[in-house]
Amino acid sequence: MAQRKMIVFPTKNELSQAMAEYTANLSTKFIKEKGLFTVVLSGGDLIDWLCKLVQPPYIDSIEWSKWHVFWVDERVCAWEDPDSNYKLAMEGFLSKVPIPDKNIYAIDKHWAADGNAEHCAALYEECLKNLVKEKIIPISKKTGYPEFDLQLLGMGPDGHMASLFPNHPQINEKQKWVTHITDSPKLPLKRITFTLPVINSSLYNLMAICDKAPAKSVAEIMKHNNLSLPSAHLSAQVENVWYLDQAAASEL
Ligand SMILES: O=C(O)[C@H](O)[C@@H](O)[C@H](O)[C@H](O)COP(=O)(O)O
Repeated sequence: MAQRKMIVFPTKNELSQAMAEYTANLSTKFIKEKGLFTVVLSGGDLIDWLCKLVQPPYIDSIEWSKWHVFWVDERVCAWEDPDSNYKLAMEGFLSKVPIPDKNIYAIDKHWAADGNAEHCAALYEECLKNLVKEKIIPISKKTGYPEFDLQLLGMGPDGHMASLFPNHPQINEKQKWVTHITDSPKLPLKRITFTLPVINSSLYNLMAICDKAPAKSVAEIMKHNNLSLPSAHLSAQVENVWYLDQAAASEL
């Protein structure tokens, strides 16, 4: 398991620039090595910070057709709903780059609109299992769980990552790859989420955190490794890197 690495950037703009460079370098590396790149997105402000990827030089240099895009968590609602992480990523990022539609793995449209969180989680897990069969996603030899190349994660002020919240049982799930929650402390209530073993099987995990609101939780994790905060459990097979802006690092 990779040690947590932390880099503090003077501004959000510099963080955003570094995140684009990190992502672009890994894209080049994995496409060269195996002909494709699997990227897992979260929701929240992260999508805004990905703006540099859709600008030169990355917009032209990245082999977008080789990308496969997933969500570490998703809100159980219609794709058109303002709460949808799919809609957020589509509008802010994915619609601006030529990733084939078939390589974008969103929550099931019908069941999400219907509000059935449990079924959506089961279907998303089934989708991942099919991609394992198709050799798009390997199973990690070390962990036995699906191994993504890069996950881009965010943390809430309460220390949650994906839809793994403090004092909720989803963080302990070890059988399933994708689980669900119907009483999320952050609205909307219904969500699906990768489980911790899947999150930690990723080769590279980049946690990006900006602003003052999560600063106390950042300090709890960095200074005290407070494991009651789900984000403190984040690891990775190769690199677990945390990008903070000055405000997020202000309690360190
Ligand atoms: O669906 C979600 O809410 C997100 O995927 C979530 O896990 C997010 O990454 C964090 O809550 C940080 O969100 P903010 O950037 O909005 O604080």
